[in-house]
Amino acid sequence: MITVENLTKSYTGAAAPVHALRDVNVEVPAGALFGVVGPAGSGKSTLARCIALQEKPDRGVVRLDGLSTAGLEGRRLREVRRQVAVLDAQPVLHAERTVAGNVAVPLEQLGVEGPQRRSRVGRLLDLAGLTQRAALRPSELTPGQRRRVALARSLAAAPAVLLADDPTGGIAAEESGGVLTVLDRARAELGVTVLLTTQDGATVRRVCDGVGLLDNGRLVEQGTVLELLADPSSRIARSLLPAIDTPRSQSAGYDRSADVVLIGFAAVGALLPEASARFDVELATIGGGLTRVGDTPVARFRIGVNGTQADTALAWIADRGAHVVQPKEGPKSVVAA
Ligand SMILES: Nc1ncnc2c1ncn2[C@@H]1O[C@H](COP(=O)(O)OP(=O)(O)OP(=O)(O)O)[C@@H](O)[C@H]1O
Repeated sequence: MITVENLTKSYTGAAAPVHALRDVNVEVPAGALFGVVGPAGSGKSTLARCIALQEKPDRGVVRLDGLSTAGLEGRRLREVRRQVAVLDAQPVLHAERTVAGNVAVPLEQLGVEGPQRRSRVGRLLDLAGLTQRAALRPSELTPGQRRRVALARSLAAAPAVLLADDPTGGIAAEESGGVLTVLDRARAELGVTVLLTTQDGATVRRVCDGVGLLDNGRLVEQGTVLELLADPSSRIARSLLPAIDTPRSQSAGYDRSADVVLIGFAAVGALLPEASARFDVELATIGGGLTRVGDTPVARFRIGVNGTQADTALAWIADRGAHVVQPKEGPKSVVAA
């Protein structure tokens, strides 16, 4: 478990101090995968470096499995640091070594020898989907495969915590999924607690249980991804849900229009048709779309509703846990629910 309490960190800037982190509190349960999102310069990497014990905060404390890392020095600091692996934003591999040789480096440094080392490297190559590429050199791999080698290497010394700084940065979309699968397997199969930083909504949707938004050094939102998606005021939700690009004018032909967020198989699959049948209303999707958060389908649609019971139908949909927001302006708009 990672616990960050009141973390504050400033750097000396050219004109004035740069407040990289301001009183940040985060808790990542053991075995969870937590994403830190936020614009460039919001403090994501600084937070990761403080948790990795590469930087000392000005104030506040980082606890790893309850242990305060505050006053750690010397050998004890090195021991605790070993439990925290870091995947750099631009990891560098040994060009002259094979894939397996790269993954073995931390084990060699720890003095793990012979069959034990081979078995551990084999397990990690399997986890990273690289078994077939064990004998290749980094130059023979795609960028996504190289990132997976770096990830396998960062897991070699059996860390309790992995900090992955922008793990899909610079990787083409079609290869990102493979990198995220390795992170997900590290959590699920090795029990590693993962904190990643990213600006990519797809990364959060695909693998994160929890997410926090940093803005100018402050953690302005945090929660489970599904909780935040259900909160209409959440900035994180706005960035993760499918966009509604449909112009308002397309709602003009309907008695009512509303933006609805539906979470889960039952809601996405059945709620709108059921409302249509139950209240004898015509219900059309005029914008938005469907996505997935982990295994859960999540939709945001703009819907148009025609019929005398349009308001009742929208209220019924809201009563069943969907978030229904009617546009403030536009034709005949009335707030439902
Ligand atoms: N070593 C440093 N010296 C001075 N200022 C720094 C240092 N490291 C970070 N900063 C500043 O602290 C703030 C937070 O930077 P940080 O790299 O943590 O943000 P970030 O969210 O990771 O950004 P990005 O997404 O661009 O990597 C920025 O204003 C940055 O310029």
